[in-house]
Amino acid sequence: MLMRTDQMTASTPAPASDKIRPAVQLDGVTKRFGDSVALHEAWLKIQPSEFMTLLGPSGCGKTTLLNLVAGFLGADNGEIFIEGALVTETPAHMREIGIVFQNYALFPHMSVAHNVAYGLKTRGIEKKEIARRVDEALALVKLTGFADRKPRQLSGGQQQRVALARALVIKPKVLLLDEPFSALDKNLRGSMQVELKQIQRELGVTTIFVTHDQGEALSMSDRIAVMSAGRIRQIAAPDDIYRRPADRFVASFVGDANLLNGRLVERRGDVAMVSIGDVRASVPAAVHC
Ligand SMILES: Nc1ncnc2c1ncn2[C@@H]1O[C@H](COP(=O)(O)OP(=O)(O)OP(=O)(O)O)[C@@H](O)[C@H]1O
Repeated sequence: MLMRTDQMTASTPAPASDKIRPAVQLDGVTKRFGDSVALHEAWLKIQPSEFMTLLGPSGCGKTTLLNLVAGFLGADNGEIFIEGALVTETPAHMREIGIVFQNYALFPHMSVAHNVAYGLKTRGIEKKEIARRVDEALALVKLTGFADRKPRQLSGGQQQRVALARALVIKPKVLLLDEPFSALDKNLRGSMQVELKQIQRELGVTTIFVTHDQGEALSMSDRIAVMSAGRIRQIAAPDDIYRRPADRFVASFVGDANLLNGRLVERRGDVAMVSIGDVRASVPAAVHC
């Protein structure tokens, strides 16, 4: 039995119905490295415009899942769909995905404008259109006026904005972010979280965000997939993850849990939790199923 002492009955509406075609869908996806299973039969549906966070401790398989969606890794079992199309065998460059990495991964010898333009050039888009879209993307991340600088002439936060502009400029079907703010100091991290969330809402771009920071996950996400040891343990809205953890792992990883071991006793409609071996010690309890 798992409970939080602050449990309440408030409930978050269920996610969009199955009738809407998911922006991203994983059907039983498994990835092994040698004998070890990095991702075990992941089932996940992400709705259009949804901000989905993969949350879990180091090594739980978050980046592996992200790389499978991106096409940088191939699945051993299962299928991956993007906007309803099967992409399990589709190479990364044909999946129309924007990616932001933890270390920005900008081209150091190129200007900000050229970094942002890169994905458009490789798609053969004409020069005038490229210039227009680069300006638009830089304005979106508040970097108008920085077009001619090199990455080394920018702060960490500014470099991460360039990486975001570069990912968004191609109008991706899905935006993937792998711990994008972990190299930034705490204050900057907070403001970048707010800004990313604003941009994501404004564009309505479906987003998969990887973090091991539960505060970041709870504040930014529409839904969170909590992972541990290669398995998705719970997929739910932040409030539900926090108040109704599906198992002991989720309860201990998210929020400040008080885990109580005991028996539930029901008498005339009242439920109490009774500690094992000492029936005199009990606390009132609420059961959420
Ligand atoms: N290329 C690889 N070869 C062998 N094992 C790998 C490889 N990539 C990942 N793994 C293993 O798969 C498991 C999941 O790794 P993954 O990088 O997905 O975790 P993560 O949750 O993203 O961790 P972190 O938060 O530290 O980035 C780990 O045990 C890791 O050691």
